[in-house]
Amino acid sequence: MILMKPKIFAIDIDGTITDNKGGRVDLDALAALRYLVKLGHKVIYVTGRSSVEAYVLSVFGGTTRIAVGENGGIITTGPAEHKLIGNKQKCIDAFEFLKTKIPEAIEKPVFPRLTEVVLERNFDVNLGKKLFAENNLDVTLTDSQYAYHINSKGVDKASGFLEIMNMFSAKKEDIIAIGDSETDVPLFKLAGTSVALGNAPQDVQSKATITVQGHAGDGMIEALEAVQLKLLVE
Ligand SMILES: O=C(O)COP(=O)(O)O
Repeated sequence: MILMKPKIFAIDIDGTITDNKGGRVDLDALAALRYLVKLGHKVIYVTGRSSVEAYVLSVFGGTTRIAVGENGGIITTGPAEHKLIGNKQKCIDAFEFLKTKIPEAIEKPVFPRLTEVVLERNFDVNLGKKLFAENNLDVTLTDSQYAYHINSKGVDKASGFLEIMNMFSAKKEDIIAIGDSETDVPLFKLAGTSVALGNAPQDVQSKATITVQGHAGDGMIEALEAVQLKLLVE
């Protein structure tokens, strides 16, 4: 008999189920994710967005009501249940320093953040990374392809998602991660199967176990087609 083995899908939002420009959710991709939940899998958003946006998307979209937001800095499991992992003050201090070196660095208008600082993608991210490293600031700077994020060191999508894995006593082989940017690479490392979409930069694609051609939305559906055999147990 062929059975489905329950998996936990760790799904990035921007550039994976939405296009990075307009931010509209691809309805076919959302329907596919909802169907996975109906089959008994967990589908959890792991995103650079606020965890409230991701949680609300899970409620209205019909996926698992758990969100890892702020690039792993916060876990939301209910309207009034938030676990903070990152240290926002360190990120603010690092941003103040960055502005003295790169005056064009500005905050992106986003929903309120409790653990990080989010910036517009209007300067050389590698220069920013170098400045943080040279000055031993206790933060990281990453590019989600949608925004730059300053997170306190040790906070990334993997540290946030590990909390979820512990919650469900899940193992590496239970996890399927799908994403498109350098912020998803730590998540790829936790997952037995990882899929990078066609719009992911080359170095991100090289870190995934599977790459697909399609971009956001279409790529997400292609990713699910590519992993479907992994859902079966004889
Ligand atoms: O940077 C963001 O806010 C969105 O990021 P995501 O691609 O991780 O969903």
